[in-house]
Amino acid sequence: MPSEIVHTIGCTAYSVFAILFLWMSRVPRTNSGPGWWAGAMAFALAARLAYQLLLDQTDLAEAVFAYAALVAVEKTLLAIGLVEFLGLKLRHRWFWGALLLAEAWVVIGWLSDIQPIARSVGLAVFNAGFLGYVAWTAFRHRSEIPHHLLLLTAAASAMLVVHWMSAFLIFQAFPNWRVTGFLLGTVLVLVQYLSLLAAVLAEFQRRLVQAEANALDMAFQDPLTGLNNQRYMNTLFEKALVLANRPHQYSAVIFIDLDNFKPINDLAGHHAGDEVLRTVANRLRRCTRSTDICARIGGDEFVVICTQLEATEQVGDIATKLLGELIAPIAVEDKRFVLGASIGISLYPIHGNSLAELLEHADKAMYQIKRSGKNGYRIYSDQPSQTSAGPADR
Ligand SMILES: Nc1nc2c(ncn2[C@@H]2O[C@H](COP(=O)(O)OP(=O)(O)OP(=O)(O)O)[C@@H](O)[C@H]2O)c(=O)[nH]1
Repeated sequence: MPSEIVHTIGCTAYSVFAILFLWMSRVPRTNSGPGWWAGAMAFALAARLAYQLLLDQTDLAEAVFAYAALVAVEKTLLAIGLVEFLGLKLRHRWFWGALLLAEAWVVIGWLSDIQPIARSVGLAVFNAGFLGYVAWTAFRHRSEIPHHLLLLTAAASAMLVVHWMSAFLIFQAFPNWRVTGFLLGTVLVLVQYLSLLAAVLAEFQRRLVQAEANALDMAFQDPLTGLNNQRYMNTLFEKALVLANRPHQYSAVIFIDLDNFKPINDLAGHHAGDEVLRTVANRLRRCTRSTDICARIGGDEFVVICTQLEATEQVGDIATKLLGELIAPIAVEDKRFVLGASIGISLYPIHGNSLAELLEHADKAMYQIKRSGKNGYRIYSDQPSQTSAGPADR
């Protein structure tokens, strides 16, 4: 393949990559890795162009000098970009120091009449060193980015190390290999940057999914207790309620309102009240199944939904267990608080088919307990004589 075609392909690809990296570096709250790589691509492009232009106008030595000086900067920016992208704690001054040495070597090689092979070896060692660092770092952090993208970066970088360390020897023996060498180098550089481009996109995607999950959590979670909230129940649970049960099974909607919670706030402060609410939430979680739903729907109001009950009588045992948990003293700092709970229960599908209906009935049953002296449970019934009640009525 003629060298013009190789260079045209290289220059076009590097321009596109530089623009893409630049665009990525402008995405809000992205890290500065892509910005460095945009710079690296710009220098790789400049190196190509300078080489091509000088080769046409002057001699090979000048073209090689310009190419070497610019490519050394590209490798430095590539390595710094990786450090920034992975958030590694490594000072940039080491990279700039190494670049300074390489540039000094290139200039000395240009001004003095040292052997071209010695010039090439110096530059190859520098470039191979930086590429080796990139390969090793990408390999070490390969699990941080999905789809093995950093493994691809590591592989391409390692092959570029071999390429740089062997190219000058091959050029000595076979001068015509220069175009093939350039083509090979270009392909490897493109694979290297393509994998980094894909890594940046994968990172964007990961952050997007994470942000979406956080937003969902925030929308459906009570921030104080970490339980689900009313919106969660309204949005998601109605369908789940129907799906959860097999024929002849029941679900129970258990509405819990704490008794005498307000005095805790009044006497010990809001933060003590908050701590009590958190403890109540933990106890509810502890004594329900992982498939049950626990939600805080108001100040001191909670709802527990138990699915797949085999018999309606089971719900009495559950309510008794919940009451036992809730009346146990709660210690906050050096104080102990004893609460009660008024619990109203409705059963799906006996007392309703929609969550709204079931909640309304459970709420009614809860108020009956409140009115009859608090601290107990009642299963809803539209016929007062058939209500079943727990401890408060004893
Ligand atoms: N600490 C704290 N208090 C809250 C929060 N949300 C609501 N409250 C308070 O909780 C109290 C609930 O009121 P009530 O249900 O009447 O209190 P109660 O003493 O349990 O009354 P009964 O149910 O009749 O026993 C109110 O004083 C609210 O200000 C919260 O997030 N943290």
